[in-house]
Amino acid sequence: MGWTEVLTTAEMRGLETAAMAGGAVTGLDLMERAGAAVAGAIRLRWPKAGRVTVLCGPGNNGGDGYVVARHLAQAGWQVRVLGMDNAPGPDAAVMKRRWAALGGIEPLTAAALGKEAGDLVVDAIFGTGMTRPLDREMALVSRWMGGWTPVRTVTPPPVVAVDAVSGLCLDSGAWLGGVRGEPGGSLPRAALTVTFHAPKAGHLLELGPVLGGELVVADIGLQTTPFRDAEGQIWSERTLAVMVPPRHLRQDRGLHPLGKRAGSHKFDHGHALIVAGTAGQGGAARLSARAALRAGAGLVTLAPPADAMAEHFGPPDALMRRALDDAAALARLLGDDRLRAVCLGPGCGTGRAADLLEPLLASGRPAVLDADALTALARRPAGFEGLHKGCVLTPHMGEFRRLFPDLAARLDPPPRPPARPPSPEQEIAWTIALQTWRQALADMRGPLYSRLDAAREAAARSGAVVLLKGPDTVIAAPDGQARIHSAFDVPWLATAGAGDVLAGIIAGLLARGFPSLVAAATGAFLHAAAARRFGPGLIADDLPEQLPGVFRDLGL
Ligand SMILES: NC(=O)C1=CN([C@@H]2O[C@H](COP(=O)(O)OP(=O)(O)OC[C@H]3O[C@@H](n4cnc5c(N)ncnc54)[C@H](O)[C@@H]3O)[C@@H](O)[C@H]2O)[C@@H](O)CC1
Ligand SMILES: Nc1ncnc2c1ncn2[C@@H]1O[C@H](COP(=O)(O)OP(=O)(O)O)[C@@H](O)[C@H]1O
Ligand SMILES: [K+]
Repeated sequence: MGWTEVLTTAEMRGLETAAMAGGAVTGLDLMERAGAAVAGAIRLRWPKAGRVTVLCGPGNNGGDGYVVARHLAQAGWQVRVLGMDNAPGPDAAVMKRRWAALGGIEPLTAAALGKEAGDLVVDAIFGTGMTRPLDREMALVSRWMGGWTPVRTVTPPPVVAVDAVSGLCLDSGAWLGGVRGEPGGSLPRAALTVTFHAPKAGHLLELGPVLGGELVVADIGLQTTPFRDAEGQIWSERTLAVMVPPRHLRQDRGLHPLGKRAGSHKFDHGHALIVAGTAGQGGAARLSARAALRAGAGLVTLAPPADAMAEHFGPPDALMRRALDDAAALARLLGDDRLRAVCLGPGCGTGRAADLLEPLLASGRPAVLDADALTALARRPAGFEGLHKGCVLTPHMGEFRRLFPDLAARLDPPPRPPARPPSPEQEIAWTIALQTWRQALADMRGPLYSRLDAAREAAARSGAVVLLKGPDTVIAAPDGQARIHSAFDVPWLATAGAGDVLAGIIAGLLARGFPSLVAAATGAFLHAAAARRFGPGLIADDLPEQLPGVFRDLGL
C-alpha cells in the first residue's frame, strides 16, 4: 500500500513536453505506446477477438484511437472506425494515415453508431484536451454510449475510455456542460478507462470514479522524477482498482509508519484530549475518543463539563475522564506538554466550542477542529487568526460553505430554474431563466474549478490543513501539498457519527506525532478501510472496532 502520484492535466502536458524537448521520446512514440497500452488492456479483459467500434476525435486522443484500431485489427479483431473531420495534429494525422492503410474511416455521427456497434466501443474522442461542452452531435454520440437515443433506449456494448469518458473534465471530475454532481441517466459509464503515466485528479473526484469504471494506469515510459509542480505534488490513495506499475508507488513518501516501535512507552504515543459537550450530547465525543484510542494514541482523556460527567461512565475503561468547564481550565490543562493533541467540536455545542477555541489556538497545540468548532470558527470575529499548520479542519460541504462561502460558490453549478413556470404569468420570465441557464452550461470552459482547487485555497487562506469530506475526500495543506482519498466504493460511510470517528482517528494520529497533513490523509484512509472491512449495515460505532483488523491487514 502506498500513495500514488496524481497529476493535473497541465502537469501531464508539462511532463510530456519536457520529455519530448529532452529528446528522450517523440510525440509519435508516446502515442504509439499509449494506443498499444489500451489495446493490450482490452485484450487482457476480452481475450477473444470480437467486433469493436473505435470512435476517434479530432486531436491526440483520436490519434491514440487510430493506434488502438491498428493493434486490435492486427490481433484479429474486426474493427470499424468512426472518425471526425477536423484536421488532427501532426502525430494524430500520421496515426490516422497508418490506420487508413488497413481500413476505412466513416464519419463519426450518432446515426452511424446506431446501426452496428459490435461487442465493444472504444471512446477516443476527447481526453485531456476536453475544455468545452460537447457539441450537439457529440452529445448524441455520448448519450448513445450511455444507452439513450432520441427514439429508444439502447443497450450499448461495454465502453472502453481512452484517458477518460469524453465529456469529463479531467481536472475536476465534473461533466463539462452538465449540472455538477448529478450523474444523469444518459451519461456513459465506461467498463474500463486506460489513462497514461498517472491518474489525473478528475479520475478520482466527483463523477470521475462513477463514469470511469475500472481505472488502469499504463506506463508509457515517462519519468516523473525530474518533474515537480511549483505548488507541491498531489498524491492520491489507491482505493480504486488502479493497476499502477510498482515503480510509481511511493511506499516511503505517503504514510508515516503506523506500527508501534517495540519497547516503546505509552507516553511515546502521545496523549489526546477529546472535548465533550453538555449533558445529552456526549455520544459524538465518545465516538471520537474511542477512535483516538483505537488509532493508537497512548492515552486518551474525554473532557465534558462537570455536570455532564455522569453520562460518560461506562466502557471503554481505557478511557480517562476529566471535567473541563471553561476556557481558563483548558488553558491550565494545556500547560501540560504531554497533552499532544486536542479534538474540539463533536457534540460540543457552538458556544462552548467558541470559548474553548481561544486557549486551544493560543497554545499552538495540534488540533482537529470539527463540527461545532467549525461553526464557531465561521462566526468568530477574528476569523482565521491564530490558526496554524498543526490544525486540521474537517468540514463537510455544508460546513465548508460556512467557512469559505466564495470558494464553495465556485463549485456550484449555474442556478437551475424550476421544471415548470410557477404560474402562467411567470411563463416569460421562466423561459428567459431557462435559456440563461442553458447558455451558462454551454459556456462552461475547462479546466473547471475542482474540489482540490477549493481545498488548496481554503488551506492557504486559513493557514490550516483542510480536509473536505465526501466520497472524494480532498486534503490540502497551506503550502499547497494535497492528497485525494476516493472512497466511492463505501457509500455506507454516509452514516450519522462517521465524521466524529474520523475526527477522533486524526486526533489519535496527531497525538502520536504524525504531521498534520499525514495524520489527516492517513485518517481518511483508515476510516474508509474500516468501513470497507465491515461492509453494509455499518453504523459509526462499528468503525473504531474495525481498526485492529485494518492494522492486521496492513501487516502491523
Ligand atoms: N501529448 C502527448 O504527447 C500525448 C497525448 N496523448 C493523448 O492525447 C490526449 C490529449 O490530446 P489533445 O491535447 O490533442 O486533446 P484531445 O484529443 O483531448 O482534444 C482535441 C482537441 O479538441 C478540442 N476540443 C475540446 N473540447 C472540444 C469540444 N467540446 N468540441 C470540439 N472540440 C473540442 C480541443 O481544442 C483539443 O485540442 C490525451 O488525452 C491522450 O489521449 C497520448 O497519446 C500520450 C501522449
Ligand atoms: N457516499 C459516501 N461514500 C463514502 N464516504 C462518504 C460518503 N458520504 C460521506 N462519506 C464520508 O463519511 C463521513 C461523514 O462525515 P460527516 O458528514 O461529518 O457525518 P456526521 O456528521 O454524521 O458524522 C466523512 O468522512 C465522509 O467523507
Ligand atoms: K476519451
